[in-house]
Amino acid sequence: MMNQNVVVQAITVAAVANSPPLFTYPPPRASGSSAAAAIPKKYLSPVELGGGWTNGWLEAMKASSPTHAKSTLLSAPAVVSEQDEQSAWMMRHPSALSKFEQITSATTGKQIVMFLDYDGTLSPIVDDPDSAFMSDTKKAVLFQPASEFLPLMNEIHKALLETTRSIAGAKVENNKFCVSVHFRCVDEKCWGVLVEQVVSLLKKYPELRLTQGRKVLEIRPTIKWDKGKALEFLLKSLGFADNKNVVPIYIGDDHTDEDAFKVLRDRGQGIGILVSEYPKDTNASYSLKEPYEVMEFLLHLVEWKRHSLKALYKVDNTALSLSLGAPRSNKALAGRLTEPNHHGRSHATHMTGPWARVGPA
Ligand SMILES: O=P(O)(O)OC[C@H]1O[C@H](O[C@H]2O[C@H](CO)[C@@H](O)[C@H](O)[C@H]2O)[C@H](O)[C@@H](O)[C@@H]1O
Repeated sequence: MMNQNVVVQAITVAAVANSPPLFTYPPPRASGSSAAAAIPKKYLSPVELGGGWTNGWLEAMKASSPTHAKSTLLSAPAVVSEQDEQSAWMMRHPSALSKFEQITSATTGKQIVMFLDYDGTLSPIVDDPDSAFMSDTKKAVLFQPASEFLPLMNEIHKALLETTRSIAGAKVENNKFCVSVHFRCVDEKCWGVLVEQVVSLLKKYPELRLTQGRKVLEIRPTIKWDKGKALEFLLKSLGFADNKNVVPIYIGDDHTDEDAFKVLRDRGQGIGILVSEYPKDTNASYSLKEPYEVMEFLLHLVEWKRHSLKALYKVDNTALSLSLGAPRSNKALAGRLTEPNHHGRSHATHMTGPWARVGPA
């Protein structure tokens, strides 16, 4: 999808009562489990393969196509073992939906900041990247770390269009700071030729590097920039870094999202949720199977926040009526809530975002 190479940041702001318990990260896992240990190699996320060996790339392309692995004929014991792997993985990365209460209890009284990947997270994966749309509700923050690379990115985009022209189904997409070569619609027999073309073209561009996503080869500048750094940048510039009352939740599906999950894990701040139907080595703590579940999770979260604020608002309204001797109009209260401070007294809190509209009907 064009313009997808952004960090989508939907911020829901809510200040809720009470001093919350300190959020511990990561959440409890099955004892003695090491994320990487039990994951079979074929499921491991492809890491950045700097060397550029065509064979290595081809293997990585195959290994990172779980549907490919799934479609092979499996004998009965193999099926059982895959199920075991799936359940073991789910123990380590439980569904964010089934552990919803665990997540909300960790965020009670804190401000939640949502960071959402786009393709495969908010929008289901489709064959044609240009058809991956989402409703207008999304708000995007586009960070442009290195505009001096733009001419080079345009050049490589043109060169790749030309080079891969002969491969049926190959699609080259210019995402400004990343040019993507899609092989989702390319016959698997041609993957080797495709990767060879890309790798040999890249030899002329030492300033660029090759990485891999979901049935896509990605060409990026060699700058030290990734989604983890983008997340840190946003947390810092929004004043949320080192704020114990802010819980960033990052949801993503691809291996590029792992940098962001790792940042949250290393900081001990926030929650990483991986969107995947298959076991994958991940730094995320929770999982969701597909974009539909992401939407469900987000809706639950909105509903939960709405309820907590509504309850708080009602308490506040009653207290005000008692102290003022007369009901205060909804209008006067709009946008304000009171919350008990650490001394048990109340103080006003300005509400911003959708929560400001919450109040009695
Ligand atoms: O790292 P991301 O920001 O998650 O971007 C990875 C790629 O996402 C998009 O491709 C993916 O979604 C497409 C539409 O559903 C799908 O056809 C493709 O197979 C997926 O890889 C985007 O189009 C690419 O440019 C990104 O590199």
